[in-house]
Amino acid sequence: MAEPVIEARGLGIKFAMNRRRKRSLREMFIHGNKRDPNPTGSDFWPLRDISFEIGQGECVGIVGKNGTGKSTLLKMIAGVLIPDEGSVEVRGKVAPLLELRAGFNDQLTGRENVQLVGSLHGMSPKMIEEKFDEIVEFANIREGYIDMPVRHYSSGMKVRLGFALISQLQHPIMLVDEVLAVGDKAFKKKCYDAIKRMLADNRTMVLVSHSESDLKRFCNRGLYVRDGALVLDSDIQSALDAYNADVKAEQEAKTAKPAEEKKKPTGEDGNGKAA
Ligand SMILES: Nc1ncnc2c1ncn2[C@@H]1O[C@H](COP(=O)(O)OP(=O)(O)OP(=O)(O)O)[C@@H](O)[C@H]1O
Repeated sequence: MAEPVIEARGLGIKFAMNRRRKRSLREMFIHGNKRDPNPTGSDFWPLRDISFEIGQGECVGIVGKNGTGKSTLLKMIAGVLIPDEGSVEVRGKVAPLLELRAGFNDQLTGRENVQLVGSLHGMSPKMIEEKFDEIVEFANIREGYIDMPVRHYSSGMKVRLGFALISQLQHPIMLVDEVLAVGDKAFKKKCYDAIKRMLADNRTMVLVSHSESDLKRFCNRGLYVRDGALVLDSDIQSALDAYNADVKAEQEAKTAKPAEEKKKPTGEDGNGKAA
């Protein structure tokens, strides 16, 4: 079997509670390599003991409730966050379609940001120049705005410009976090076409989305993350079914609880004794 392009082994990360958030790689570069600015206080592990392999050409969806660590997992694959346990090996360059707005500098113009972020991702000045008009058109940036600082852009404009730029990268691995949720119908259609084109090139994609239709549209495999653990690695439909079954059971348990409480006789503590 060909070597996997993404290989996670016993991956885990901890965050500090009630204190400064963990430093990103960029912040570590600025402030020194101390990961933890305040070592007192409790830690929590949003993810622990996560292992999987992803082969070339696979499109894998990550499924789970809000706050279960899906974005954190993607960031560890992207190398933006460093795991505290285990390891993740990524064989090939990564096009990260995550937190696109964060990649741009608000003081720089759209044009300058495209040049800067494009070159940081390995695009040559010639390639940026060749693709520039296509990127601006794809992002649907209104006349004149491309030479304004991006602080004047709406959040949608920034995300669209980020997607237009990153989707031009020829990198073999794409990490996509919820970016398909932004934009109107026409923009979504352009994104779908761009992703389809990239996948047709036998590239590998990991997609985080709350949209079942987006997950089913692209993914052939699903990783279901629950309470910080990888509970199912299967075809996408089975992963979604397991997730939906858990959500339903949780909702039923919630609605059953108040009904039981109502049954308790008033003025008593539930053990039959007066309060
Ligand atoms: N840099 C950080 N420092 C501290 N805690 C963090 C940091 N990033 C994420 N968390 C916490 O880790 C947990 C997982 O967050 P994450 O954003 O990965 O979840 P998610 O599954 O992507 O959620 P959603 O579906 O809402 O986007 C959350 O409890 C979040 O508050």
